[in-house]
Formats: sequence, structure tokens, C-alpha cells
Amino acid sequence: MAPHSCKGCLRDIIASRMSKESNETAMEVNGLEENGLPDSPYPPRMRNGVSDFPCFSAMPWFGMDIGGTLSKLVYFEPKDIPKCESASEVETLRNIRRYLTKNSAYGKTGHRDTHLQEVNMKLAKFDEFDSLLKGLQYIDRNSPTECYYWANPTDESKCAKVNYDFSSPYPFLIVNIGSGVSVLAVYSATNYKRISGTSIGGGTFLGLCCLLTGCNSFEEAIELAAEGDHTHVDKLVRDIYGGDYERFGLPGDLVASSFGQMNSRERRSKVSRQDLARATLVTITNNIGSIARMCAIQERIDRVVFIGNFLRVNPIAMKLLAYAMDYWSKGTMKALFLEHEGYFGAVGCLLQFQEYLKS
Ligand SMILES: Nc1ncnc2c1ncn2[C@@H]1O[C@H](COP(=O)(O)OP(=O)(O)OP(=O)(O)O)[C@@H](O)[C@H]1O
Ligand SMILES: CC(C)(CO)[C@@H](O)C(=O)NCCC(=O)O
Repeated sequence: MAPHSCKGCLRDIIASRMSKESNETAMEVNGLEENGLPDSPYPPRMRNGVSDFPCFSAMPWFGMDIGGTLSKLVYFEPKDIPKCESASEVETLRNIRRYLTKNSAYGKTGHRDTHLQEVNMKLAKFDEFDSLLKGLQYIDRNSPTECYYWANPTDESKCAKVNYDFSSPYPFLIVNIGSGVSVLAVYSATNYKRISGTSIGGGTFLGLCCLLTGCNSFEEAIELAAEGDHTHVDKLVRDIYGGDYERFGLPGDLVASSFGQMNSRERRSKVSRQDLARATLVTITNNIGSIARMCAIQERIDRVVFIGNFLRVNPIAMKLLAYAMDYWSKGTMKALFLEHEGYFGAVGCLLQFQEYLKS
């Protein structure tokens, strides 16, 4: 992902702050000790970009979003490294990978950053949702093909991703489907509020799928779901009414009760792992779609942007959300999606740090 090459701009700012640092005395701001670069993520014993720790070379700035399930990282990867610098760049990239693959961000304490502090990396922390929004707006501004919707989501032969011009975005709703789900209403670049959320999110999908099917990864869960049929598991309106419940506009193929067939021993014996995975995906996704729609009605907002890594490699969920938003709003609401669905928090974190350095 390379929306912007920062070679030159960010490094110059960093270099000038670092040289100022040696002339400044430590001071206290907002309870944090500062020495030119407050809460600097550079190791404290590193000066002018050179670390005096024997085992780790200088770390560059990078943005990291340590979530409930996944850690997301963005950093600047210059494409035009001169030969004389290439060895140190390669060492730096190797270092980043080494920190990340330690896979113990929670440590024994439960504090997400303890491990990173143990390796003498200093952290500048920013709010999760401020970062998410800043990253989203930045990527959307810089990548014209970022935002899209699904046309004809229920017809495989006509279904297609269509580019959406999101240059005048406000107001809009963000539905961030991570481990849990947060719903934010965004009124301007800086004015937003968290209006709702649910603990039944991507983590629930993965957890239930592992329990029900014995799968061991998100990719496996999605592959199973792609081959399954949820109508073997769910009870539909037609299973109860024999067809549509016309008076109240409930079509026969609507799910009346998620997993509602699974009280029958006979049906349980016939159901496959694939069916169970698909039903889990449909249950979680429909529930999120329903909450999103109610939030949109309450806030009188008609554009809903769905993001989060639950949507990664997951066209089934995206198409379901697209269809449900359109159908139940009678075409008045639009479900929108973004190409870099899970990375906005990490990008926003890096941007906020850059803003801080400039200020
Ligand atoms: N490789 C993967 N491994 C595990 N989960 C994955 C993977 N790819 C996608 N997912 C899905 O993405 C979800 C996590 O999404 P995301 O990274 O946006 O949230 P998070 O930041 O970890 O959680 P939260 O924001 O709630 O703290 C998982 O619960 C799972 O449904
Ligand atoms: C706790 C967070 C904000 C962490 O990203 C997220 O997982 C979430 O919004 N969970 C749902 C919490 C709730 O509203 O029930």
C-alpha cells in the first residue's frame, strides 16, 4: 500500500526535530516527559537516528493499530533507495518484521504495548477512532478508486464492484467490523460521534465458526462458507408460512430464525460444516446490517461505509450488506466499501504523529 511517498517531507521534519532535541531541556507537557520529541517512538538512547542498542538498528516511524484480533502496521517504504542506503533500509525492514512476528503484543500484563516498550521502542499513542477517521479520509482523498459499491449484489452474473465518488462525503456512517463492531456518525472532517456498537462482530464469526466446524483460520472459515447453504441451518419465513408473509412484506426466503432448524436432531445429522459456516456468516452479517440500518434511520444518514477486516476476502458479507441495506431501505440507503478496509487506524496513527511533528 503506497498512497503517498513521504521520503523527503517526513524525514526532513524528523531530522530537524532531532537536531533541536539535543539543545532542549526536558519539560513536562500534559503529564508526559518531553525532550524535544515528546513520547518519541525512537528508543531513548537513540540520537540522530542512530541506535546505540547493539541488536536493533534505528527504527523509522510507523503507524500501528493493535486490535482485539489483528495488529495492522503501515510504514514508509521508499521505492527509490540509493544503493549506498539500501543495506540499512533492508536491515530496518527486517527489524520491523522481527518486532511484529514476536506475536506477543498483549504480553503477560494484558497491556497491548508492553512488549514493544520492552524492546525500547517508545510509543506515541493516539485515539482509535480519531485515527480511523483521519486514515479513512486521507486514503479516500488520495486514492480515487478507494470507494465502491456492489451493483446487483444478488445476481452473480450481473454483480459488479462499481467505483463511487466519495469526494463530498458528509454526513456518513462508518460501520467498523473488527472483533467487535462500532458505529460512528461522521458530520465533518473532525466532528463525529460513536452512536452504537455490538459485541457480535468479526471475532464472533471466527470464534463460532471454529467451534462449529473445527476450522482454524479466517480464510478457512470463509472458504467453507462459500461452499455452504445457510437454508439447511436457518428457519426461513417460508418454513413457517409456506411462502411469503405478504401483509407485512416478508418474503418467503427471508431468514425468520437464524439457526432455527438446528433444534431438530435429524436436520443436525444432515448439515455440513460448509452449511454451518455459511449460516454463521449470514447470521452475523445480517445482524450488523440491521443495526447499521437502524442507526442510519436514527441519524437521518443515507450513506453507510462498511470497513474492518471482517470484510477482508469476504465478498459474501459485502454483497449481503449491500442487498440488505438497499432492500430494507427501499433503495434510499447505500452501502459503501473501501479497498483498504482494515488499515485506516494504522494510517491515521502515522498521520497524527506527522501532524504532531509539524506543530
Ligand atoms: N487473517 C485473519 N486472522 C484473523 N481474523 C481475520 C483475518 N482476516 C480477517 N479477519 C477478521 O477480521 C476481524 C478483525 O478485524 P479488525 O482487524 O478490523 O479488528 P481488530 O482491530 O482486531 O478488533 P477491534 O477493532 O474490535 O479491536 C477478525 O475478527 C476476523 O473476523
Ligand atoms: C471495543 C472496541 C471499540 C475495540 O475496537 C470494539 O471492539 C467494539 O466496538 N466492540 C463492541 C462494543 C459494544 O458496543 O458492545
